[in-house]
Formats: sequence, structure tokens, C-alpha cells
Amino acid sequence: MNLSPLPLAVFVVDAAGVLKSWNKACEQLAGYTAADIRGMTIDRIIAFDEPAGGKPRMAARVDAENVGTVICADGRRLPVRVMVAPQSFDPDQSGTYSVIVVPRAGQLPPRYALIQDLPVDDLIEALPCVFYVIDQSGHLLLWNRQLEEALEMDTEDLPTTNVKFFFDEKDRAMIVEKILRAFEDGSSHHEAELVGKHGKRTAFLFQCSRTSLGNLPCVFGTGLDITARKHAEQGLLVRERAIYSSLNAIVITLCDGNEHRIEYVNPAFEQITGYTLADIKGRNPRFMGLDGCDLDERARIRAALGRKEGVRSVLRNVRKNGEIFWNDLRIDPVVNLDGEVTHFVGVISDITEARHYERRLHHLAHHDPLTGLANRTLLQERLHHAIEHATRHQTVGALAFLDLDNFKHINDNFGHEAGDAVLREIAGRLRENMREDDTVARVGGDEFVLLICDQPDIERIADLLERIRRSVTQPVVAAGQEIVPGTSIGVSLFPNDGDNPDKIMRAADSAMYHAKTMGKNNCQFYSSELNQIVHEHLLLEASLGRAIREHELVLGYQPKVDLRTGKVVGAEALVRWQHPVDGTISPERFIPVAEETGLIVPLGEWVIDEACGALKAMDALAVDDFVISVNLSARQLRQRQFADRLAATLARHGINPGKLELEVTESQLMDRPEEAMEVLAQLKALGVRLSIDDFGTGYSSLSHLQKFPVDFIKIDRSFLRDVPHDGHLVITRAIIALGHNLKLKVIAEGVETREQLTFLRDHDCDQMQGYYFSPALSQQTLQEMVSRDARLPD
Ligand SMILES: Nc1nc2c(ncn2[C@@H]2O[C@H](COP(=O)(O)O[C@H]3[C@@H](O)[C@H](n4cnc5c(=O)[nH]c(N)nc54)O[C@@H]3COP(=O)(O)O)[C@@H](O)[C@H]2O)c(=O)[nH]1
Repeated sequence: MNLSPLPLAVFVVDAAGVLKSWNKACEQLAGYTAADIRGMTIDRIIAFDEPAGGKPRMAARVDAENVGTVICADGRRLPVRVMVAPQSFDPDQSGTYSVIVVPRAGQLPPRYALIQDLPVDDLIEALPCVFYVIDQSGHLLLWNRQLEEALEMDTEDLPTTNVKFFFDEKDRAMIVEKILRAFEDGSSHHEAELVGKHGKRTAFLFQCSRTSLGNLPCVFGTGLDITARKHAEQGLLVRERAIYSSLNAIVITLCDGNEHRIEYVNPAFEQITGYTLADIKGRNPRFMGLDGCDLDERARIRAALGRKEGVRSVLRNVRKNGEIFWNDLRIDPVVNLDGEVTHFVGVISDITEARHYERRLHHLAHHDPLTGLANRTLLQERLHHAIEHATRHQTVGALAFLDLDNFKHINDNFGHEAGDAVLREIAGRLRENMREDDTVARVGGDEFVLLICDQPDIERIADLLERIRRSVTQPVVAAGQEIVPGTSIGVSLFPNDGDNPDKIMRAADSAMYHAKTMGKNNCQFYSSELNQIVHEHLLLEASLGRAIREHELVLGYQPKVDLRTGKVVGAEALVRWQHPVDGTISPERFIPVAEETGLIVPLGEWVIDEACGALKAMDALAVDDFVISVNLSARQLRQRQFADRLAATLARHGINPGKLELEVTESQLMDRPEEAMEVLAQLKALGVRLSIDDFGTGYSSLSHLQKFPVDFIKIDRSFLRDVPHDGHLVITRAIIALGHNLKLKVIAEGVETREQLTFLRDHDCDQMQGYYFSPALSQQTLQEMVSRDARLPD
């Protein structure tokens, strides 16, 4: 039976129930003094509910359930249980009984009666806190072991030290003030650290109350060790401050079904979104979403939160001022000690600037800085998708390569700024002619590419490209000059010409290459035959350089005959390529390639050098006035210091310049007549002879012709082809007359028949060359012919 904490009132009585002795609790319980009790019987104090029966009174109550009422001195009646036990089982000492009185539940004795019986010493020592009693001088009167431990001090040291010295100096004034308050107001409390003799610091929550010991006023109280709480608080504080000061916007929402009401937002959130906590507390953060945007992302977030899982997403939100921002959002569940998700914490990062920067970088990486058009990378990406699309939806698309003709000439003559202006203007024209969905790209200096998608048929593509070609070739005004660009366009179709970007690009490139060789400013579609031609062209290009280095080129010399004397007076040097595998390759095949690639310059130099060597050999044969002519390409003619280099070659071989003739085609001269005039003048000044080749095909104007400082004109062989039956005879006659009027000599080429020869003689032509007399010969055969003075028969 647990009687604690009730006081145990124990009477000792004799067999008749006369009270012999009793403890203090008996007096407290019933409110009698010792003098009152002395001599009483137990019946006076306890009114038993059951009479004792026949036995002697006390003996009858041993081992019985005795219940009754204590009749208190002040008249109150306390229900009690009473246990009666003999004091001794020794028969000799029988007759005295212990009567233990226990108040029944609900009927406790007054509080003060209980407290008086408390073992205060034990209690104070057993307290889970420090205990102290302090007098008005600030010295300890009472304390417990816990206080000694906290102060790391011995019992005898404590009363001699003023309590304020148990604290840090900064806290002492506050401590004194709190103790005084307790004396004045009855109580006070405060938190402070006790500092031990050896420096141990312990945080306490002190409770201080006024009391008195006898007549001595004092305060007493407890100090609860709050170190753990302080640490926890500190940790929380740091975390709270961290959230508060975080540059990332933080929003904490309550996890309440599907509603995620905002409970907290930090200042960074307010700064990024423009919303204060007061504006949005209790709302679901979804209100910041941009209407109709990122619907999939938002559904994904909802699903994750529904599963109470974390989620990361990048989506667009709207600030309070209506501005849209990119939000890199990370949401994580917050779990309580029971493992339940009570909240979600969202970390918002405004990545708008990074996004813009990223986009700018992306734009730079995918666009040409000069024109703003797509670059090769973007083109390839789009082409890849366009081919897939066309294959899937059975539509036709086209890839057109546009190369500006003679762009280098524009740069060289008008400067790079003018060149840039032309490129920008062309880019604008291309864009204007294309739909939004199509792509216009610039992939090289003067190379543009058009990606045209979803076309119904090839005719439509051809029409569009012709319109574009015409628009590109409209004059551009740059650097105060009117520049007329031209463009060669090569087109491949997809998926017909290939099922991947690489094939389609190569096909368009081949087609463009072909367009260039077709005389520029035209548009060519890719075909497999065309590919073969281009392939060959490329092969030639690759091996022509080697041919020049490895001396695979040889010169043939076609004799030129004076029509009046029949004497061989010169020869035209014609180059041939003795290919180690393919045999002799005609200049008609490789000269255009050499022109295109620039190899014509070293090739032409080699021809002149070789022709000079042949002239020197003729000198050795003591043949006077023998002239060898070489064909010049326009590119050679435009070479800076061409005349100087020619002079050096002639000097090196020791050749009289008058023995070398340079043949330039009429069309080359008329391409840029002013420039040509200047170069021809330089050459003329050197003393070389000049001749206009293929005359009659190049629409020379008479005024230009008069100014060209040439010696010969060569009638193009097409005019003689059908002599004597053709109307061209009139032209041939006119050319001869024109030449003579201009004081020029006239030579006819491609003379194959007796009739042609007669016609030329009849019309006073000066010289001829052609198969009728001789094809091109080796140098040695030519020398033999000249040595034996072979002549054209009459
Ligand atoms: N820039 C350079 N061009 C050169 C050089 N060597 C030649 N060429 C040019 O190549 C074109 C083709 O030349 P080729 O195949 O040598 O043909 C020449 C003659 O063989 C041919 N010819 C001569 N007589 C007759 C004939 O009676 N009938 C006939 N059908 N053809 C004949 O004519 C070509 C010479 O033409 P031309 O130059 O116009 O006098 C050609 O355009 C050459 O110019 C070179 O070193 N550099």
C-alpha cells in the first residue's frame, strides 16, 4: 500500500482504546494539541462505522477493515481508514495496539499539514535544479549540491561570496536588479550563465521568490539548467537567420491536402517576386504561375507534392509588377518528429538573367554576327529536322547553296566595309523572299544557304529560287558605288537527293559548283549525272597541282602561216596534260578547273616560261621573226605585277619581247575593259605582241577596240565553220575589214578546208592556223618544220 505522500497518523492505545502515545501527524490530522489528546480514548477521536462486537474493543479491530471518521478539534469530520495491529505478538506484552489512520481519498488534510512533514533536506538535494536562499546582503543562506557543482566550489566557499560574483561581469548588475525585484515585488525570473570557479559556464533559468527565515527576509528559488534548450534555440536561431538572409527566395507552405498555403516567405522572396508575406500569407503559391504556360511542369509538381516528395522544376512566374521571370524551383517536404510531412519548403532562384545570357550565347553560337542569319550549326540542326519531317509527311524540301559571284572582286575594289554592306543587303533580300518557317543561313564569307521546307513540287522551288536570284542580282549601293552582285545557286532536294544532312549538303554543294562552271549567275539542281561531272571536276582539281609540280603538262605548238607567203611565221602554244593514268587530258577540261581554283596562275607562268624556252631554241636555229603566242587567262591578267614578272622571265631567257605574243579573249577584255586597257598598256610598253582571241564572240565596242593596244585579232573559228555556204562569211569579211581599218593584222583559226583557205586569201586575211596546215606539234617537230621551211601550198 502506498501511503505517500499522505502523513501517517499513528496512535498507540491499550486494549481499551486509551491513547498511550501518538505522533505529530496525529495532532496535525485532527487539530488537537498533545495536551488535548492525553488521556483520551481512541473512540473520542475516531468514530468507527462498525461497532467493535463482543471482543475486547481493540482486539476486535485487528485484521478488520475499519472505516470511520476522525472528529477534528474544530468539529470537522475526516473520513479515514483505520488499521489496528498488536504492538507485539509476544503474549507477555499483549494489550497495546498501533492504530494507523489514513485519510480516505478526496479528503486530504490541509496543505500546510502535509508540507510540514516533508523531508526538506532530502527534497532540496534531490531537486533536478539548483536551489538557493539568499539574504538581503546577497549572500547564500541555503543551497544544494547542484549549485556547488555548477559553481565548481566547495561548501565552505559559498556563503562568503556575494552571489553576483557567480556570474559574468556583464550580467552582475542585472542579477542584483533581479534579486532586489524579488525582495520588492515578491518574485522575479531571469536567464543567466553561472560561471564556475574553473570557467565552466552553465545557462540557467532562475526563479526567485521572497520569503523569510524566522525574522530574516530572504529570497529563495531554483535555477533550471537550460543549456540544452539554449543550444537548440541557438541552432534554430542560426537556421532562421540563414533562411532570413538567404539570397534564394524561400517559401514555406503548410501541407494540408492539396492546399499549400503560404506560411512564411523570406526577404529574398519578397525582393524577387515583389510580394510581401502580408500580401500572400495563406495563398497557394500557384497564383504566381504564368497563365497557360508550363502546364506539364506544373502538373508534375502537383503530382510530386501529392506523393509528398521533393521536386525540381524550371518554370515561368509573374512578379507583382507583372514582369515574367524564370524560376528554378526546388521544393522539399518538411517532416516532423513523428515522420509526418507538415510543410513544404520551396527555394526559388531567379534565373532570368542566366536564361537570357544562355539564350544570347545560344543565339551567338547559332547565328552569324554580321548578318544575324543562322550559321552552319543551326542550319544543320534545322536541316536534320526538315529531312525527318519531309520523310514522315512525304513533302518536298530544298537546300539551296548561294555563292556570290566575284565577291572577292567587290572586297578588293570597294573595301571590306562595302563588302560587309553587300553581304548584309543580300541577307536582307534573302530573308524578305523567304517564309518565317524557312531558314536563311550564312555559312562562309560569301556563301548563303536557304532551307526551304514543305513545298508542293519542284516547280514552285524553281520559281522561288529564280525570284531570289533576280532579287540578289539587283544593284547594291555601297561605299557610294553601285555594285551589281551575281550569284550561283546549287539546289538539292530532300528526301530525294539524300536521307541525311551530310548528303543533302554535299549534293547542293555539287550543284553550286556546277552552276559556277556553267558561267555563274545561274541556278542548277543536283542530279546524279551532275554529281559525276562535279566529282570529276574535284578530282581534276585535286590532281592538277600535282600535274604542275610533276611536269605532267606539255606544250604543243600549232604553226601559224602567213597567207601571202605561205611561210610558217609563228606558233600558238597549247597546253596538254599527259596524265599518267588517264592519258592526254584536253585543256578544255582542265583549264576551267585551273581558272576556278587559281591554279591557272602558276600554270600560266609555266606556259610562258616554256614558250620562252622554245623561242630561245628557235633563236638557235637562226629563224628570224618567229613569234610564239600563249593564251592568257583573265586571272593572270589581273595578277598584280604581271607585267613585271613577264619582263623578268623574258630577261631570264634573253628573249626579245617582240617575239612573244599574248592572246587574250575578247570576252575577258570586255569583262572589265578599263582595267584590261591599263594592263594591256603595261604589256605593250614591254614590247610584247598582243592579240584578241575568239574575236567576234565578245561584243567588243568599236570605241574600246580602238583603244586596246593590240596587234592582232583572231577570228573565232565558229565563223569559218560552214564556209563557203554560210551567212557567217559576211561577218568574217567584216572582221577582216575592221581589223585592217584599225591597222591590225587579222588571223583566222580553225582552218580545216581548202575553201576556207581560199576564202581567207580572197579577202586579204593576213595569217591562218588550223588542221588544214597542221595541228599542234611537239617543239621538236615544229623546229624541224621551220628548219626545212615547210610552206602552205598555193
Ligand atoms: N589560258 C590558257 N588557255 C589555253 C592554254 N592552252 C590551251 N588553252 C585553251 O584551251 C582551249 C582548248 O584548247 P585546245 O584543246 O588546245 O584547242 C586548240 C586547238 O587544238 C584547236 N584547233 C586548232 N586548229 C583547229 C582546227 O582546225 N579545227 C578545230 N576544231 N580546232 C582547232 O583550237 C584551240 C585553240 O583555240 P584558241 O585558243 O582560241 O586559239 C582553248 O580555248 C585554248 O585557248 C594555255 O596554255 N593557257
